[in-house]
Amino acid sequence: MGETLGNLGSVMATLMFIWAMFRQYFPCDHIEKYSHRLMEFFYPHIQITFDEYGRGHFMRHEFYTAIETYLSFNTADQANRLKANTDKNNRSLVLTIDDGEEVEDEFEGVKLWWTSRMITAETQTSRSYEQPDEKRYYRLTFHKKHRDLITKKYISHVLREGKAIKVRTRQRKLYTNNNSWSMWSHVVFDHPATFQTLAMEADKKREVIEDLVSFSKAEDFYARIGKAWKRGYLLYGPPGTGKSTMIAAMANLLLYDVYDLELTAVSDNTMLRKLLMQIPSKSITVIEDIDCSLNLTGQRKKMKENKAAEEEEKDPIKKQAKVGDSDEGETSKVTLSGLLNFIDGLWSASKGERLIVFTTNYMEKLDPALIRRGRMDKHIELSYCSFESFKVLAKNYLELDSHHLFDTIERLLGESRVTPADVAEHLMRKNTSEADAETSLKSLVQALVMAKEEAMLKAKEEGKEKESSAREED
Ligand SMILES: Nc1ncnc2c1ncn2[C@@H]1O[C@H](COP(=O)(O)OP(=O)(O)OP(=O)(O)O)[C@@H](O)[C@H]1O
Ligand SMILES: [Mg+2]
Repeated sequence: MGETLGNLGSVMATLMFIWAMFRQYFPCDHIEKYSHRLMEFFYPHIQITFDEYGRGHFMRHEFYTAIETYLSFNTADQANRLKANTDKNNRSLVLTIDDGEEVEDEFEGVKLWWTSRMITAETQTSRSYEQPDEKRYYRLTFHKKHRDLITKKYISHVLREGKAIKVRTRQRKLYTNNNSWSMWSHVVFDHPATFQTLAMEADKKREVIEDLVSFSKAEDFYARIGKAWKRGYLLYGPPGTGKSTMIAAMANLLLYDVYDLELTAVSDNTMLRKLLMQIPSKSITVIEDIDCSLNLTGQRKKMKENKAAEEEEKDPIKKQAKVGDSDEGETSKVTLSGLLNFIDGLWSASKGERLIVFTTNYMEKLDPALIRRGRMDKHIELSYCSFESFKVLAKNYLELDSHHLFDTIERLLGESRVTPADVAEHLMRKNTSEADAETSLKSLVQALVMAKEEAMLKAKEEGKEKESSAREED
């Protein structure tokens, strides 16, 4: 249809040319007026052309790619001739409409037509191995009475949709800065964690999901209140409670890339700024173990190795507003204020949505400047395994909704403190060895009984210690 109209257009153009010649010799205002009306009567359509490249540009127009994606997704099944291509990562086939094909689209009850065209420009060169100069474009044809609807609403709808489809179908990446020259390097992000498989109380989980989804849709809201479109989360809890797993689930929910910022590999604030400036929108910037990374001494490793040292080193950030002061941290001069200033300041000026997630095992050690409201919008505690969380894990690992051992496990979980990672380890047995669900659950029950006894012993010892120190004080 659009093609026929296009041909009719060229016929009319020829007629106009003849008319121009005619008018040169017989000028007459009346005739001109009526001829225009006649033309509009026969061809009441408007055409818009979207070129692949701008004049002298080497980059494809962003709108061309968006239209291409939109058409392949929504209208490719109408075309008889399609072009097959692989996506950027050579992972899947992408079908687009072939040159010369026409497809029809509908928007708010209005019909319009898209044609894909390719013209070969005459090149001056005589060398046969040179590729001919090809120019591609999409042409949109619609009735002129819908001009406002199409130019003001439909085209932006197509561009928006095209970009959204691209984001949905792209291969996501995990970026890290673990190299000496402090630049991002990436691998494919393919973490299977989802909120569905995350063991957590259902209400808490729902709250986090709703928060994330409403943030991702709140562009207009943030623009209206004059705030940068970013949100900070602080995940805290003991090791093995699912902080890193939750970050992966967040990235999978919102389809964002993950930028895992290793502060210990950043030499100074200038480098930090450079790295942060490279982070695009639709990304989660992650700083794990913020309590340890900000004093840049690898303190956490030490803590794990030596429990006694843990008690002595309980004030990592407060003592060191400026990290470079410490002996061990001399190689690195990233400061807490440098990080916070950047997050609040310059970074906020860049366009698009961004999440920043900090994790810590020791909430009480964090500098109040870091966790004040407005900076970290949401604090999420991931804690020891509750019975509700256990049921999620049992479903994931054993495909069980109920079992006669569940009551015992519920009671024991209430009396001991084990992490979801510990529970998962026992439930994994079913898949890693010949053990069946019953054996896995029994081994978990045993572990819970032991954890309970250990906890009781510890409590007793602590009680004794307190008593003796009280006596000493007396
Ligand atoms: N809440 C959870 N839901 C599902 N699986 C979990 C959960 N918590 C832990 N796991 C399991 O335990 C493993 C370790 O969890 P994860 O790395 O997320 O813990 P973490 O809180 O980040 O620990 P750390 O503080 O040491 O970094 C994961 O691979 C996952 O299989
Ligand atoms: Mg972790």
